[in-house]
Amino acid sequence: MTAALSSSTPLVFEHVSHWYGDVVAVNDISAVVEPGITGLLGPNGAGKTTLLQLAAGLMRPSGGTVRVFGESPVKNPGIFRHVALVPEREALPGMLSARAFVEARATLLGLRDVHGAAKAALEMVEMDTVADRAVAGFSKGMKQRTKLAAALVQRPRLVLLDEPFNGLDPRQRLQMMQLLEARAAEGVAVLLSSHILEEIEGVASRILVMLSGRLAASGDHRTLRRMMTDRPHTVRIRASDVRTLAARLVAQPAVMGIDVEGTDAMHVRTTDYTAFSRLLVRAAQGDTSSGAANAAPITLYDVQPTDESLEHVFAYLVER
Ligand SMILES: Nc1ncnc2c1ncn2[C@@H]1O[C@H](COP(=O)(O)OP(=O)(O)OP(=O)(O)O)[C@@H](O)[C@H]1O
Repeated sequence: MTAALSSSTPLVFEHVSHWYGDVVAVNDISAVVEPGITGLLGPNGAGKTTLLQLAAGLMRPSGGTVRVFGESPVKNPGIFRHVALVPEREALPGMLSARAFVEARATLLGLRDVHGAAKAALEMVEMDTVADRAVAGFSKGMKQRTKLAAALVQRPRLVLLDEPFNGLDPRQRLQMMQLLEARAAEGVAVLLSSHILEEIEGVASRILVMLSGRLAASGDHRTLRRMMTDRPHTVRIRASDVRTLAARLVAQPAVMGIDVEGTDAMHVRTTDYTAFSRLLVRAAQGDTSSGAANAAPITLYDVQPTDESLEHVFAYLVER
């Protein structure tokens, strides 16, 4: 029988710090992880692995508190059974089959129906048809899914994954994303780390950005972007008369630079995207206060920011 949990919130960090000797790996992090998929984004050495290990209860934080369903996860079997960590580097014993590996974990966890639980977990990760083959012959994606099956065998409500997409090809990546989305749709909280931004952008509804042990930013992709409206943006514009449009825009304070590309496109760098958007419309309409020498209207075909990926948001945060 499962004892009632103290809280329905999967994971809360309150002023959590952790250091190894002189190295501060995690520095005063406060964050809440809700059901669904949360991305933990940061470059190598940012402290992601340490934070995941703290969430899994593998060690006690040097400062602050970690709460998993309202309780400390350290040496807490009542919580331990609800949390699974899939480490980045975990050697799978090559001679074992995927089924034997997942069953071994089910046995270690003391599950009553070891075979049934392993079968269900292998089905969840779509490894049931190859489950009796030796792990040694598996692709990286199959190994990752076997590790995930071992983590899911206890039906955890919080799954922590350290760089689960590392080394996967695009097809395997997509498959892994779909598996995690399916678990999230069942109400499981998934916290996954990555240093590759597109992976997180595609799958996580919320992102925690870690830099040098600190939480640099959090929110969804759009919120993160909005927080940084003052950073330089590049916008590609296609219009009926780009040369005239460029002439109308070039002297404006919000415009840092213009590169005309062929006859119908140009790239504009701006420090203030909101002001620029208003200015662009006025300039296209021929409003002379926007610097237009002639007032002929120009048709805008397409206005696309070229640097809206998380890669740029992240680069901005790192360089700040
Ligand atoms: N066991 C340890 N002993 C000493 N220092 C450590 C230990 N584990 C991590 N560190 C240091 O703590 C900092 C954070 O490391 P951590 O592994 O948590 O970061 P990460 O974001 O997961 O990076 P990576 O993706 O490279 O593992 C780094 O400076 C690292 O060198």
